Amino acid sequence: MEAEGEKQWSSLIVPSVLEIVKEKNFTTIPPRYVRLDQEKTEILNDSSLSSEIPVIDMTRLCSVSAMDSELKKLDFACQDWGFFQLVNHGIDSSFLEKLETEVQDFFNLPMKEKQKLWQRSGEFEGFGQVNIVSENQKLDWGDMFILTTEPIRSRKSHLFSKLPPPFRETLETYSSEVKSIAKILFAKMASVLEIKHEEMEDLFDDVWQSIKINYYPPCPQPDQVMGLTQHSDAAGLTILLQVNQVEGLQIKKDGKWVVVKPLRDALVVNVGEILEIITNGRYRSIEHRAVVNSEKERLSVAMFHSPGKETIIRPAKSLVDRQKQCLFKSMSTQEYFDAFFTQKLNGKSHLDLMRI
Ligand SMILES: COc1ccc(-c2cc(=O)c3c(O)c(OC)c(OC)c(O)c3o2)cc1
Ligand SMILES: O=C(O)CCC(=O)C(=O)O
Ligand SMILES: [Fe+2]
Repeated sequence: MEAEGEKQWSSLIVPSVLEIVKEKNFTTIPPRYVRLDQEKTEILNDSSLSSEIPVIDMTRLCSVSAMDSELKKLDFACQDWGFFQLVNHGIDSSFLEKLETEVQDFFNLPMKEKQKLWQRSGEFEGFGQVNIVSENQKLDWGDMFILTTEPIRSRKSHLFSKLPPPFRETLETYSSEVKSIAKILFAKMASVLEIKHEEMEDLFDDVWQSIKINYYPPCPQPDQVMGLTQHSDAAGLTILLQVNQVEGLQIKKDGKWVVVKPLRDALVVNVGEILEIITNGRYRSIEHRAVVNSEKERLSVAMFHSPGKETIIRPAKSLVDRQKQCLFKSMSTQEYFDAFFTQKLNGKSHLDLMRI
């Protein structure tokens, strides 16, 4: 059931990139997707850094003997990189294969079927893009499907009920497994940061979890487009699956774009802006983007975890006392997202608005 009276965000309705690519005589990229602006001038891929992106082993993180060293790695990853790859997380490999097939099938449904799940005017969940606030804004080379999965009362019933039943079931299982992983990670972070339950973990009790499935079709001139504009996630924690193991995710590390090479079955975890606020800047949300290639389509599934909409987010008092300064204002999750979803994304500019 949909919650009554919940504020809706919306995004302008845009065409499907997959449909553009499927057109018989498609050779020229429509001008609205062509980027010859700032993004092109600062590309500096550094593949040697890719192998340095931290890898955290969830089994070690939860084991008595290895926990301390893995906790230190986790703390370093969140402070220094804001990103890590999570292995041995407990989600079955065969289940992830099933998810991959079903996600592919979902985006390959006939347009007539997908239309039923398209964003409606004034809404924001369903197929489409987000943060499109003006008719002349450049568009990303990709289609998305957005859905709130938790709390259950916030699910959009008109979308959930129209999902192909096996896919709906797979999504429900996946979202519940990823939610458990997120909760464990929040607890581990709180423990290594030595902050109280009520300062972090408890904020995520009524977790708001959303899914964004990204589908990037191949592009004949990949250098002219951007799969996903550079941004940092508003959420507490994002857990991302590079579904079909195709490279494309890049993170900005010390001014350079570093490729996050897909590791089979690994989940990519990143600190979002809300976690940066709660940790008073100790953990950093990092800018990232997705590029596309000329041969292969690319798919990713991002699951965002944030406190409930009414929850007040603020820097943890224990950290503020230790650091002797409070870096961010307090606000509700709802207020934070109101600012995030109503502007064109531009790096981390919305987090900067929250600085004291
Ligand atoms: C460049 O295009 C975009 C990149 C990322 C997002 C985005 C970031 C989020 O943090 C986020 C989110 O936390 C969220 O959960 C509430 C959500 O679901 C409704 C998002 O769609 C979302 O998107 C947007 C655009
Ligand atoms: O497709 C990717 O790898 C990145 C997706 C992402 O950053 C997002 O959906 O927020
Ligand atoms: Fe992201």
